[in-house]
Amino acid sequence: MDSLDLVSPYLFSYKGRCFPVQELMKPKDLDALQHVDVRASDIYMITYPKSGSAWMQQILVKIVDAAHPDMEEEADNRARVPFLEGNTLDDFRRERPDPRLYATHLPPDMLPTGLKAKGVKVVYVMRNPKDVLVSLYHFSHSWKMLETPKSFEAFFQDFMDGKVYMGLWFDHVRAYQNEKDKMDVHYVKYEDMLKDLRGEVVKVCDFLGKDLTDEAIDHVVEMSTFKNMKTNPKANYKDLVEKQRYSSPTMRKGVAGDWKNFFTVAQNEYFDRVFEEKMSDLPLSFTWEINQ
Ligand SMILES: Nc1ncnc2c1ncn2[C@@H]1O[C@H](COP(=O)(O)OS(=O)(=O)O)[C@@H](OP(=O)(O)O)[C@H]1O
Repeated sequence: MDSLDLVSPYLFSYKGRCFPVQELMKPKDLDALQHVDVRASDIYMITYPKSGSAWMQQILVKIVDAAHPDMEEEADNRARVPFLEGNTLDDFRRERPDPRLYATHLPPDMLPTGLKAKGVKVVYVMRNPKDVLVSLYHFSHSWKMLETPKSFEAFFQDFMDGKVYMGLWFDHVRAYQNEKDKMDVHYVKYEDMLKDLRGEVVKVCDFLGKDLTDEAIDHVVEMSTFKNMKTNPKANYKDLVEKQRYSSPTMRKGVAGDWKNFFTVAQNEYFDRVFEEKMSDLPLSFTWEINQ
């Protein structure tokens, strides 16, 4: 194995971001990803972890199925929208019909260079970072590749210091905001999908140039609700629980505002201060809570 710059026994640092020591790619493979074959028809779904990746994977699969009924596949969403930093170097060698869908948590400077050169369409999903933190806290108990947090307090500080999977949330979101004019990117907010899933699906269809009937859009929406995804084995990653790679389902709560059950008043004030310092110059706002 390459010698890794360890941040902890579970994470190594590469180009300023943190990656799990086990299972995913090592620096040499991450570098190789920059040179994979990219097609103009590819569609990329990009997120910071726990921001709605599985949700958008499902939406994209269902949009593509509706727009290209001849190519509807039986595989699950992990195979239909593979994560670049998983084991996709092999995936680029296999035959796949266009449009190929890919997912990634990688920052812009680590993406395949062909994305920009070929004008590939990118859907970037963002979620309010307090709920991202809480979701990642739970995922860190679940995914065997991550260190089980010693306490919420310790995890909170690691998140604020970027000592978590994929590094600082603030850097990731900023980096993609800075790509606005350099990539063909459509931004989606998790909370907007909670408020009006159909409206956001329609915007994604428009961005991708997929002209779906109202009925087809209704079907995409129906198949992408939390309730339906939770019981859909192609969408819910439940096989990873069965294979004991996750100890609990990744479809956990699916709400906005769960952070209120975990943050202390002092943590919330500290978070707000850091958010203001790091993000206030960006034209970005988040919904912190939605009453269900
Ligand atoms: N359909 C739907 N509706 C609402 N919320 C949903 C949906 N699908 C997934 N989720 C929630 O998304 C969180 C997981 O994020 P990711 O899929 O990005 O995780 S990962 O980074 O790919 O591991 C995780 O959030 P938490 O429940 O807060 O942990 C999931 O429950």
